[in-house]
Amino acid sequence: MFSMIFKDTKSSVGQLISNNLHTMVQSAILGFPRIGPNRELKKTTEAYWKGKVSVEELFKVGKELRAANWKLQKEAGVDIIPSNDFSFYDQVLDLSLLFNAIPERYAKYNLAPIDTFFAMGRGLQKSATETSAAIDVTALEMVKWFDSNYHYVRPTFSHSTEFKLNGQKPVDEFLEAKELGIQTRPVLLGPVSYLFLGKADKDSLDLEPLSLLEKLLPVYAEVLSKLKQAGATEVQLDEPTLVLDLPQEAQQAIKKAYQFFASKASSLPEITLASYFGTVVPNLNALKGLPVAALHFDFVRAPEQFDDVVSIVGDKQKLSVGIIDGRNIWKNNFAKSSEFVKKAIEKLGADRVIVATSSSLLHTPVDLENESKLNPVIKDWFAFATQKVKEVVIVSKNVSGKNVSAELEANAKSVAARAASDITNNPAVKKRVAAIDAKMAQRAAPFDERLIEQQKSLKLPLFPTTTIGSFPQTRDIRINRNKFAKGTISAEEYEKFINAEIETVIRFQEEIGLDVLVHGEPERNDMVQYFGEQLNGYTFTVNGWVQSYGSRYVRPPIIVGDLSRPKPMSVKESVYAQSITTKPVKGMLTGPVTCLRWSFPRDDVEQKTQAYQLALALRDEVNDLEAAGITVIQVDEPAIREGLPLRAGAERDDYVFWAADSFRVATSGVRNSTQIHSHFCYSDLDPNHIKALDADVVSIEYSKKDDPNYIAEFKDYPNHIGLGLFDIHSPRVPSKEEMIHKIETILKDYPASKFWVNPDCGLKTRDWAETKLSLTNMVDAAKYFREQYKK
Ligand code: MET
Ligand SMILES: [Zn+2]
Repeated sequence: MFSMIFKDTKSSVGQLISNNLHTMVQSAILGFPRIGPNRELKKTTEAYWKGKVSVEELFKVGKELRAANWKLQKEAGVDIIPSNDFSFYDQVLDLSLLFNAIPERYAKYNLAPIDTFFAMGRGLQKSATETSAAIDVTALEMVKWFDSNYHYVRPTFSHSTEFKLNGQKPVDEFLEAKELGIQTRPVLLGPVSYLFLGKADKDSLDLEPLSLLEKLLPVYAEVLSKLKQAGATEVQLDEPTLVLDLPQEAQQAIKKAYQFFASKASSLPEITLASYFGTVVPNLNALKGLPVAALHFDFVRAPEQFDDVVSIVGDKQKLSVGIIDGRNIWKNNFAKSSEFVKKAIEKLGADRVIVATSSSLLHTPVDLENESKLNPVIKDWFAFATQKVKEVVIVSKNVSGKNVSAELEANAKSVAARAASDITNNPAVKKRVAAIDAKMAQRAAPFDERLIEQQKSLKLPLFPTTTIGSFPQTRDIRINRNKFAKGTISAEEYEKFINAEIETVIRFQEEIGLDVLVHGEPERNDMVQYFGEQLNGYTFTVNGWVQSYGSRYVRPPIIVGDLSRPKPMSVKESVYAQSITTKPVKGMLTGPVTCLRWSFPRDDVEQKTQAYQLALALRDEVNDLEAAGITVIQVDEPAIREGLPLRAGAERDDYVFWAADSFRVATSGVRNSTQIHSHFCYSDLDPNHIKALDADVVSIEYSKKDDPNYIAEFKDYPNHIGLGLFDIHSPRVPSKEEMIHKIETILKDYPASKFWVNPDCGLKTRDWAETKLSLTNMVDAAKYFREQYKK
């Protein structure tokens, strides 16, 4: 019936409808989480790795997940639905497989493509069988995806890399959707970002990845033209590197790549070039005049780039307005977003504006409806990926003049309720943060003076040995923690159990001769959640999983309001541990920046304010530990590097300051004789940033680095350091000799008097057998050096 009206263009009703249709602002999703509402992807891939399900079953589940995601978006009324946003491990690794960037060490086994893919992502170890030789290959490097907690598998190129199409995943998935009657916009990481985020392989260190652009472009064009043949009218090419400080060559490469595609325009789908996670303004020249159909920008992270980017949108280009946050869980403010989009419409016209998510929704949990335990008041403030899909549609309808008044009204109510809620606001906390002064962020005496007092009271030997905090989290520990959470064992029974665990850990450490002991953290489910659960201002999901890498998902706690500590959080366990030994036991806390980074933060208060609120809560905890007789206190900050803003400039400088300052607020309330430790893993650190924390001792992940330049960088570090001597992610037991060798190399560049002996990180993922052997060897290595230095 409707089609009849449309065809009758002469009728005035038909004209009106078709005009309206014409001016309808489109809605677009840049990517949807692929893990499934109940972690279906994880369950199947892990079962496949264990040989428990067939490859057919694995593919079937993949197909079902894709179909469900497409249908969900279609039913919500989304105009531009992504495909090829699915991956069994990582979308960047997908491209390496697709373009045949497969290092020989994987290719040589001639595995099925999916197994080569997994081998590159996670390594593969298989003993020989009658029909096949043994396989032993480590994974490609895994790196943080910009400033998110997602990790991608780093493309790794060598002189022998030969790009060619290996399969046609984007085409297959496009056709799969088409068969369901759903037209999609395939998404691929763009060629410049793909190369720029990659690196040269060990055997080709002189290779500059971007120099491969010319070889890579025809292969990209080939897959794009296949997409067009399959019926795709548009594709989304992501170039998030546009938000970094891009060197000239990379800016040139952007121009070159998209001009190349333009030269083949008739055989390719229209291109939307997408940037996200920041402003592109410093790279605006690379974008100006670029022959693509549409440009997408992230206006959630960088609304201030609006005027600049609109000024370079070409006469026929569309602007995709990323306004629904792909990185956080807060309900959108429809009135505000609509206003923002309307500014774009005024400049460009409704037919050239698209309402979109700021980035892929990969970084948000799948569906809020799965959260049965959330306080309904708070739940009303959130939107997960499924809800965000609807938000995009509502905002696009609203700016197109469709009637969505009911939705707008409900939204305005919810936004106002959150702003006024006393769950959100705690005047006492605000007052205390406002009263922080420089003195609170400074220890009473400089390090040299503190050291003398600490040596007097702690009496540690040269090369003091310690661990990073956690000991193996056995099945028994998890079972008992769950029982306690469910109420099937009493608080007394649980405490008895935890104390027994602590005692085991203490006795073991005494036995092998460690110097500064830990209690082992058996009571902690997670180093952030454990503290979050004891603070006011946090809330938690039961199913809010987000992919971190491969089949590893995290469930970040959510900061909903001003943060405060109603009572001590860790004192009981530390005091018990200290009461059963004469050696010092370290108190163990998670630092303000790590608590913030590994949570979903508030979007209504600056991140630094949240960090200072956490710092004050931790300061009270640190002081309580000291008052209870704990003389060494470690405040972990493993996430401090990932929070570093992507670009040099004022925002980064500000972060560097408040990240360190909030740590010092947390740790400076103690006596000179109390020794403050901190710990960092996962990343390359700038020694100056670490120095600013003024911790007495820091431990840093190091074992896999083995880079003399890195040690040299820390040479002038004034306080004490332990560089991690063994990899805690691997079940491998390092020998005493191996660690002696490592220490010897370090001591060439580093003063022995400042050196601590410890592993890379906590031991919670290891088992006891490995832990015993590794730590015994480590302590023996320290003893060896003590003997050497006596002479
Ligand atoms: C990711 S850093 C972990 C530090 C923590 N204290 C542990 O040992 O597990
Ligand atoms: Zn660590």
